[in-house]
Amino acid sequence: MSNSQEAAGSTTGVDIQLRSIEKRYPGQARPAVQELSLTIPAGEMVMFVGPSGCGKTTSLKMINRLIEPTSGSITIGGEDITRSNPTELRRQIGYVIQGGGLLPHMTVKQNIGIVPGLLGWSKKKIADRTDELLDMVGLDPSVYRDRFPRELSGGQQQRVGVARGLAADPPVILMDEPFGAVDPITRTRLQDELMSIQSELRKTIVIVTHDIDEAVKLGDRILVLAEGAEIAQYDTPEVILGAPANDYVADFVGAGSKLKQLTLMRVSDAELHQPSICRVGDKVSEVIERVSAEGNESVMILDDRDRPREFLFLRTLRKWDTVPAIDPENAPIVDHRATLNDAMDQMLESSHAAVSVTRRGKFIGNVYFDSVTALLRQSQDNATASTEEEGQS
Ligand SMILES: Nc1ncnc2c1ncn2[C@@H]1O[C@H](COP(=O)(O)OP(=O)(O)OP(=O)(O)O)[C@@H](O)[C@H]1O
Repeated sequence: MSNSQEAAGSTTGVDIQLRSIEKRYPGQARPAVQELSLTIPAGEMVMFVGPSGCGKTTSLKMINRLIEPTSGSITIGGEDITRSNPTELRRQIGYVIQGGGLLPHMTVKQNIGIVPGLLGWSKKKIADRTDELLDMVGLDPSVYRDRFPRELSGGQQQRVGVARGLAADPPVILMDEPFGAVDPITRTRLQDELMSIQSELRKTIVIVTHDIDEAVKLGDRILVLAEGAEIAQYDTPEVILGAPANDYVADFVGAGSKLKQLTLMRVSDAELHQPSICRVGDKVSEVIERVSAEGNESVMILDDRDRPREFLFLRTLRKWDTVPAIDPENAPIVDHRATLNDAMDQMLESSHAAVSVTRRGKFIGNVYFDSVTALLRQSQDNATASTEEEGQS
């Protein structure tokens, strides 16, 4: 039995301790992460959830020092990682990101073999390990090992990303929105595979997710964060759902059940925002001047038939001289008759806080994440009010 094949179910992970971790980004008034202290027990899968910008990713990346903490200490398996060499540290920690993050010019086998190669494993050992991992994530090695990432679907790329994270058999694996970029069916499958892999390997796995359902499904524990990575609650899914520590947590986890209401409401019920617009082929310098004068930082690119292409930050647009005809394939776009659930799905899948709304293909405005949540709150308030009325009558 190789060292990567411990007896099924025995813990191969080690615990992670964060003590008074703080991260201040230059130029920010408040720290992104303030005084975060946390123990992640060996062999557990811990989910970081919380609203956008609350510091989930920053907290995660401090564990492998992709981001250096401003102060505080982190130990992994009892060792203070702030004293270790960051490059070596990262070889001992698996890291999986949204979309898989595969290197496009390398085959599947080469991608999976990167860290083992750096660790000096023999070619034979790397090849055996690659095949073992491809099997584990549900890809036939003989079919997929020599393919390039572009020859794989999004879900397959994500699977290879997970295999790569596991490659050198690290005790700790960090995942940042690992299944955020795949369709719901593939996501469910990947979650199921991860659960079955974990039941065998018992690594220490930390996952950042936007999806409370995913957190409840996968997590041994869920860390609910508020702004500044303040711990709102840290407990098992059962306790978080059954006994939320405060209104903040109740609101946050309740959003899952409230999502059902979203399938009853239409995009046309939400507030439509009119952003600044520009056309494919416009001169970028003129667009930036005009849009800045309008007080906006982003601009909607339309084609000559008023169809949306992409909603871009001006700072991104600066890369070009004339407004490019960006392929809208991955842009979040919905018809005005779509449900708010579709709109939310699109936003979450594309990691955009807005979705472009069209009528017969033409752009009619943007709906923002905040408008959708406002609508939800309103419908919940209405529901509460009507329940109270019923109680009084
Ligand atoms: N490199 C950076 N420079 C300055 N500020 C940053 C940087 N990275 C993140 N921030 C800020 O730190 C805060 C926390 O960001 P972080 O990415 O950790 O949040 P998050 O909870 O992962 O958000 P999301 O769910 O949107 O990914 C935010 O206010 C963000 O704007």
